[in-house]
Amino acid sequence: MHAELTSLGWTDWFEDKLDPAPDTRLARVAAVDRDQLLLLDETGPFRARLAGRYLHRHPHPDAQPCVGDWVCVEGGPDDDFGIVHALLARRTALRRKVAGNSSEPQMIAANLDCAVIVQSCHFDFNLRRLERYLVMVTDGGAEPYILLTKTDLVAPEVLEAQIAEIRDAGINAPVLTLSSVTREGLETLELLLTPGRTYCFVGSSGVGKSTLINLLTDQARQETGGVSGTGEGRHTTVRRELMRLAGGALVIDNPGMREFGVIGAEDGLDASYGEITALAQHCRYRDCTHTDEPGCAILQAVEVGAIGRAQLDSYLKLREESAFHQRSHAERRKKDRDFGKYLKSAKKQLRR
Ligand SMILES: Nc1nc2c(ncn2[C@@H]2O[C@H](COP(=O)(O)OP(=O)(O)OP(=O)(O)O)[C@@H](O)[C@H]2O)c(=O)[nH]1
Ligand SMILES: [Zn+2]
Repeated sequence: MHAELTSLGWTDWFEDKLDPAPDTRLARVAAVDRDQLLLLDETGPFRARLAGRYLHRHPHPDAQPCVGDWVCVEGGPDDDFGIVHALLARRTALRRKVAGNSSEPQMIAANLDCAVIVQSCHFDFNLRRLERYLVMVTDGGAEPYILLTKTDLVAPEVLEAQIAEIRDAGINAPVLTLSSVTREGLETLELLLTPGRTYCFVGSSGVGKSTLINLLTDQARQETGGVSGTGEGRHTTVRRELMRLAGGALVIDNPGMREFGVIGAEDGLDASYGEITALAQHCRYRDCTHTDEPGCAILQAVEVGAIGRAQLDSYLKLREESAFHQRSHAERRKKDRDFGKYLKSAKKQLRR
């Protein structure tokens, strides 16, 4: 048994899959940036690359290491770069389906024990979206927890009603509540985070994931701040995404996770903002964006106080987000290119 790795999440499950036991070192992937990997073992973080041979033999995207994976690596901390030549079996995975794209789901994280599905009890709460997350998480083999955030913004009855709604829907995953402002619920959450187990936080943009992760990892980031960077400045920085909290639990925080739930959120949008979408039918223009158009029924409702400004803002934010992510990659890239061209020509004009 690789006991020295248990604090990084190694368990009997992985040990049993080692057949035959490799004669190389084992390490866990803390971040991936194209062909560069940031690995962690009992000695700390170090950089590595995928063996050319590996890429050749395993062209499938699912076979590429992702954060949370265990890998066999040659060389290591003392060498400039370790060389990864094998990927160990995954116990669990978090995958995202790419909207409007029939290709395989994309890996977000591997070997997480538990995914905490985060929804804000203020405007964001939506049972259907929650159910979709639960399916994604349990499909990948991880244990789901539900976390309702921003409890400081709603009355206790509202929160109770939401929890009742979750229970009435037959969902029996544990439900936690939290306010990052008053810190109510933080201790309960921290007690739940077991040393050596790996956690991810997933949920729509704006529900408070970053705020929470900052609260949890402040110390972890400070401890490792120096090492996660470039070391000697010759290589590009790879931001570390797998962190060990002071209490010993491991947290994966990667950008993919932030976008994880957004895809397909459009239908959930109507359910949670029914009042707004119903009013939209009375706007003067069919394609009204509800931002500054004359004859906008929603802006009028805000003006008279029938709809809160904050509610409209969060609706617009969520809508923009889902529209953005539903656009195909190609479209997005073209937009970036066009913007690049625009910048170039704008700069030229400035120089004249
Ligand atoms: N009142 C209140 N506001 C909060 C709480 N947690 C976060 N916020 C605020 O909500 C906003 C969004 O929080 P973030 O932590 O950035 O949300 P996120 O889920 O990480 O969003 P993305 O980074 O876009 O994925 C910020 O303005 C936070 O200050 C909370 O418990 N109570
Ligand atoms: Zn409008």
